[in-house]
Amino acid sequence: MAETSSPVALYDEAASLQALQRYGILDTPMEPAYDDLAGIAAHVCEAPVALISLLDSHRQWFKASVGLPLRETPLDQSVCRYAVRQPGVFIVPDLAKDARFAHFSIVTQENPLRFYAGAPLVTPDGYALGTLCVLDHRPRHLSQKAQDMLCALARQVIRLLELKRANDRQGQMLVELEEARRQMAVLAHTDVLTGLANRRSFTARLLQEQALLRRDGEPACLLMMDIDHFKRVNDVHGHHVGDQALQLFATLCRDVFRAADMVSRWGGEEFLALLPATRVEQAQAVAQRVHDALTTHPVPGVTPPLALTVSMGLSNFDPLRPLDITLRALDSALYAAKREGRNRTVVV
Ligand SMILES: Nc1nc2c(ncn2[C@@H]2O[C@H](COP(=O)(O)OP(=O)(O)OP(=O)(O)O)[C@@H](O)[C@H]2O)c(=O)[nH]1
Repeated sequence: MAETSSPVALYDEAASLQALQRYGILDTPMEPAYDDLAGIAAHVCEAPVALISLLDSHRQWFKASVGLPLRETPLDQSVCRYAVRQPGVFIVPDLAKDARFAHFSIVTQENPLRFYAGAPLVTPDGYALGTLCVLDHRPRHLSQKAQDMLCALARQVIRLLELKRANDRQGQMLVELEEARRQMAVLAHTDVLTGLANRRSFTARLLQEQALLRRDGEPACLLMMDIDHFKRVNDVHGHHVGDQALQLFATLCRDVFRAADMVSRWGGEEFLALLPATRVEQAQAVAQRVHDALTTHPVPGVTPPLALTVSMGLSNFDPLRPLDITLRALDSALYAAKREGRNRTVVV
């Protein structure tokens, strides 16, 4: 048995296992980069077998295996387990003559392995994860030069593992970044209180819809809705109840409108809905359903029960008319509804 210089390895079963798990390498497929290093180790050490062996909790698992058709063996059959417990290359000139290993199946099998040399795989923070080892069918030794090369190759294995970890981290960061970007896009398009589309995103949608309508000529309607005496709700019951009332209104809209319709929070207590493929008479029926839903769904947690009412302006969506003119007409219809006593819909 002999040693050469190599990084000082710390083998602490639990900590080393934890360090190994951080690389996420166990049970990954064979990869040419690791196979190459094992192949070079076999060549440099003139050995028929070379392994990149990682010490798991109950087994040694081979990331690369040259000349041995195995991916893992039980831990109690592992020579590498001894190799990681000491600094430098661990060499067993004849496994059959070493009481610790003579009974191992690699030694007792047909065409047994007799020689072992393993360089520990030491992480930058000093944990030994396993070994890069070579084995031979005959008892022998390993030159100092070859031992140095084995250590150098072991360091390259660690570099590959570090690279993998950096790539994995980068991949994870990209996933997180994409998720944050998606959430920001949603937030940019959504009214936080009600979860409805905000005015900005809805304006874009209206312009889009206008272009579509110009092409296919389908009827569509716009419905401007404004909760009546909402200032009073705030003043009498507090801002918190006012917010709840807005949320209730949004929830009822989600129930009343069809999935193809789109409702937005246009301003404070003002909501604008687009009803594609809908004629004015059909939209009037939808508006009535909103009025009805409000009478049967008072604002939660308020006594005596507080039922909201809403005034609405309704018009067909003429794609040939500039959007601001359409919106102004809707506004006028809405204020006509207010003037006429609220809780009603006025059609332009
Ligand atoms: N709680 C709450 N109140 C809001 C919000 N946005 C706007 N408001 C309030 O909505 C009220 C709107 O009041 P007005 O524009 O006077 O209209 P109104 O009281 O609904 O009266 P009419 O529209 O004429 O029926 C104001 O008191 C705003 O402060 C909000 O996000 N939360």
